[in-house]
Amino acid sequence: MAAAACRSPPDVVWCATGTSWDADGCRCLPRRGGRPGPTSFPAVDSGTGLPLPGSPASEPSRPVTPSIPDFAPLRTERLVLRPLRTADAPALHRLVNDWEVAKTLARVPFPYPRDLADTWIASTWAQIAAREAWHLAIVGEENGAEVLVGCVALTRSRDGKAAELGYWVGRRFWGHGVAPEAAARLCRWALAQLDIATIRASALKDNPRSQAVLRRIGLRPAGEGVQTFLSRGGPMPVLLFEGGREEITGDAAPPSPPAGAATPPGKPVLLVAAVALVDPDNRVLLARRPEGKPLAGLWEFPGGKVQPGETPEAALIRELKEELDIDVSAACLGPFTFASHGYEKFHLLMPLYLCRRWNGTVRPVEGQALAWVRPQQLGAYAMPPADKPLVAMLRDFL
Ligand SMILES: Nc1nc2c([nH]c(=O)n2[C@@H]2O[C@H](COP(=O)(O)OP(=O)(O)OP(=O)(O)O)[C@@H](O)[C@H]2O)c(=O)[nH]1
Repeated sequence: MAAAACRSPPDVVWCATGTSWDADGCRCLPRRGGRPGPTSFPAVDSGTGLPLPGSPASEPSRPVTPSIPDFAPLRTERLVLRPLRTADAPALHRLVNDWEVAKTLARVPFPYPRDLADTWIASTWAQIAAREAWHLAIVGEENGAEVLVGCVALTRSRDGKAAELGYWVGRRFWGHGVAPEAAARLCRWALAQLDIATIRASALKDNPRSQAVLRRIGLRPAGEGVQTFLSRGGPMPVLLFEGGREEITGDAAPPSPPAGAATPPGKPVLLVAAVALVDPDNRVLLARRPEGKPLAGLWEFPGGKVQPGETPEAALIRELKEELDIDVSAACLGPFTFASHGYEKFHLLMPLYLCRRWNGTVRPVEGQALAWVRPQQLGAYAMPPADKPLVAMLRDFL
C-alpha cells in the first residue's frame, strides 16, 4: 500500500510516544522540540528511531557518534552487510514506507516519515559504537551499481548473553532468499565475535514467510507471545523462535558417548596438542576460535592438530609461534592432563600441557581474540565440550 494519499491504514490510530500527527493529520512525526541538535540526538527506539518513551529530547541523552562506526562489512555470495549511511536514507524510506513491508515489523510506524530515516540511521551508529545493537544495510548489486535491499539487525539482551534478530527486505527483492542469506551471515558473525549463546526472534503468526526464514537459518520454535506492532496500532500474536551456535552454524557437537562405549567404526582419532599458558598473575590464556572454523566463537586453549611425523610438543611449539608469536621450548611444556571426546565426525584426543615460561610477548597473529582469565572465571567462557573436564582440573590445580 502506498502512502501517496497521505492516509494511514485504518488500524493505525495513534502515534508513538514522542511523536505527533503532522499538520495534515496523516503522518507521525518526531515532535518539533525533539529535533536533534547539531551535536546530540534524543535516545531513540532501536527499531524506528523514534524518541524512547520518557526520553524527551531536551533530556541529555546518548553520547554523540558523529560518524559511521568502524565495522568491517560482512560479505556473502551476493550481499554486503554494512553500517547504514546518510545517503541510504531516501532508498530506505522508499523500501520501508510500504504497507506490505511495514505491517510485518513491530517497531516501524506507517506511514514512515521521510526524516525519520535520517534520525534512525544516526541512532544505529551510536548503537554499533556502544556494542548494543547492529542494524546493518543489506546491499546488493544491480547493473553494476550498489543497491539497498533491506536491513538486518541484532540487538543484545540486557544480560548480553542473547541477541534479538530482526530483518526486512524491500518488496521488489522478495523471493530471492535475501533474508536468510543476510540473517544467517549476521548470526554467524555475532556467535563468533560476541559473547552470546542464543539468538532469538519473533514473527507474526500471520507471516509464514518470515517464520520459514527463521527455520531456514536454524532457529526452532520456542512458544508464542504477544507483541505491540507500531504499524498495526496494537498488540499482535507472534511465534517465538530461538537457536544457539549448534543450530545456526551447523557445528552440532553431540554429547560424549556413554562411558565405555566403543568409537564407531571408521571414526578417526584426531590428535590435537594444546597448552594452558599461565602468566605470573596465575591467569590462563584462552583464544577465541575465529569465524570460518568449526565451533567459531568458542574459547579454547592455544594449540592445533599434530601433523604426520610431528611430536605433540613440536606441534605445539610450531602452533604457538604461528598463532601467538612466542617461542617455547619442549622443556617448558609440562604434561598436565588430556581430553578424550567424541565429536560427530572424529574422536578428539588432546594432551593439555602447562607452560609458565616462554620468550616473546603474546600477540594475536591471526587476529583472534585473546583473554587472560583467572582460573575461577574460566567457567564464564563458552568452550568446546571436550574442554569442560580440563577447566575443572585447572581450577583445582591453579
Ligand atoms: N586448539 C584447541 N583445539 C581444541 C580445543 N578443544 C577442542 O575441542 N578442540 C578441537 O580440536 C580441533 C583443533 O583443530 P584446529 O582446527 O584448531 O587445528 P589447527 O589449528 O591445526 O587448524 P587448521 O586445521 O585450520 O590449520 C578442533 O576440532 C577443535 O574444536 C582446545 O582447547 N584447543
